Amino acid sequence: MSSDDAEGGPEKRARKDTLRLPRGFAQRGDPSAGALRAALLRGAALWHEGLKRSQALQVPGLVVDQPIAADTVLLRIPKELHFSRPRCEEIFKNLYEACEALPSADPEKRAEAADALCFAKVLQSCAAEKCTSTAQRECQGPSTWPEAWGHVAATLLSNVEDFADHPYVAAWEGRMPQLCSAEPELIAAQAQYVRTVYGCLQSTVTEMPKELDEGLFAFSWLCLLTRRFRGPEGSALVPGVDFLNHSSKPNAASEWDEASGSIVVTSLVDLQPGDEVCISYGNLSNPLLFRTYGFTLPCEFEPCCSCTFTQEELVAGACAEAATAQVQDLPNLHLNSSFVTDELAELLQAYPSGAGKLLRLLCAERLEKMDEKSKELKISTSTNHASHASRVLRSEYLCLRLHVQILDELAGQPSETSTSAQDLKHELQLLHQAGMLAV
Ligand SMILES: C[S@@+](CC[C@H](N)C(=O)[O-])C[C@H]1O[C@@H](n2cnc3c(N)ncnc32)[C@H](O)[C@@H]1O
Repeated sequence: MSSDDAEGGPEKRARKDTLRLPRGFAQRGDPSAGALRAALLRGAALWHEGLKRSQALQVPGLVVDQPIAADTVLLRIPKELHFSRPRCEEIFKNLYEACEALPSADPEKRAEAADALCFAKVLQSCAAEKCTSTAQRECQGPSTWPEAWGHVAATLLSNVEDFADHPYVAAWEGRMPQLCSAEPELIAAQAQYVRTVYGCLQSTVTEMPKELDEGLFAFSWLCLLTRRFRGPEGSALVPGVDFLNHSSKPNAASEWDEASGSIVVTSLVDLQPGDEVCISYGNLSNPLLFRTYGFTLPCEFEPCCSCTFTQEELVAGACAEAATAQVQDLPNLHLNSSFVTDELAELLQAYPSGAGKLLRLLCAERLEKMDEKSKELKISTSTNHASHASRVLRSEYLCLRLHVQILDELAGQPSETSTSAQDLKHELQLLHQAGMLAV
């Protein structure tokens, strides 16, 4: 399934109606997490009694309401309660089998579509006030699974999660900003892909419930994108753990306990009443956080910077250097201020004689365009950026500047690389010395 498969090209797509997510259609308010907690406890989970769901935060999440010491287990959720692929393949076997007919050669893409369809069915049952019945009928395992997921679905549908800031929603509603960045294009392509999958499911999968509308499917997709955790069985939604927000200075950590087959969240420091419990979703830059989760961090908390070039930009740059053949099969080029990314390593391998020059050219051209627009976009190295777009641009700007500075230094031109980029500089130096990065 490519984004053109079901839509017949970009022109036809532009005319198509915009997509809107369901808005508060469960109309239940935020159902108390107490019911979810009780269901999870019956399923042999552990949920610390001092841990409560709170709407009173800037972003809804979990807070503590009694002192909890460091190293205390806050949540332990056994794998039987996860919304994981192995579990869904048991419960919704017919849907996974039906999705095998989807027009993608990649089995992961077919299964990903089935995952989203299954979660959409759970949401749909809940929206139809039959929170648990459909899943319960089909569920072979303990009845706590459908009960727990019925509560999670009710919580999500009650406008707890409206994805108001999510860039896919902006793309679906036709309000993508024009930025001097590849992000709007990359995000629009991903958002369009979700619509394509829905179109393919409708035309290919006879088991597709007719009343499952595109907005609900898109909502399901966003829930999976923004709420799942990586575990040994692949990505899974984990009830309770998916209520935890991200911090680059987390006070709790989630990890997989192989012995018990559970995801366990443990406090890293002593927690006081009123503290929000946060985990880390990873060392992610603002462009990556925004693309996936729809939020950014204040710049002073961003752990690294990043910038992505599309494949087309890469080929256009290579064209100027008469090196199209070397780069045309490469993926989008993602750069990170802390290390040499896999994509950059691939470029260096594919085009050892000129990748350094090509990289400098790409970075310098983008920087020039950004500089031209810098007043309008308020890009600078200042940390005072409130909007997601300006934080994303700032991150890209810093990342590009670092790469140019390091390449200039390697080429013998004096430059002052920021001390925070010493690891990247060291890695590029080693590649240069090994003859893998001509500058
Ligand atoms: C796994 S959920 C976390 C719980 C969610 N806030 C809830 O109430 O159910 C991930 C979503 O929470 C929000 N989020 C998480 N960490 C955040 C942060 N540091 N700042 C702003 N929003 C955040 C984003 O909307 C993200 O897509």
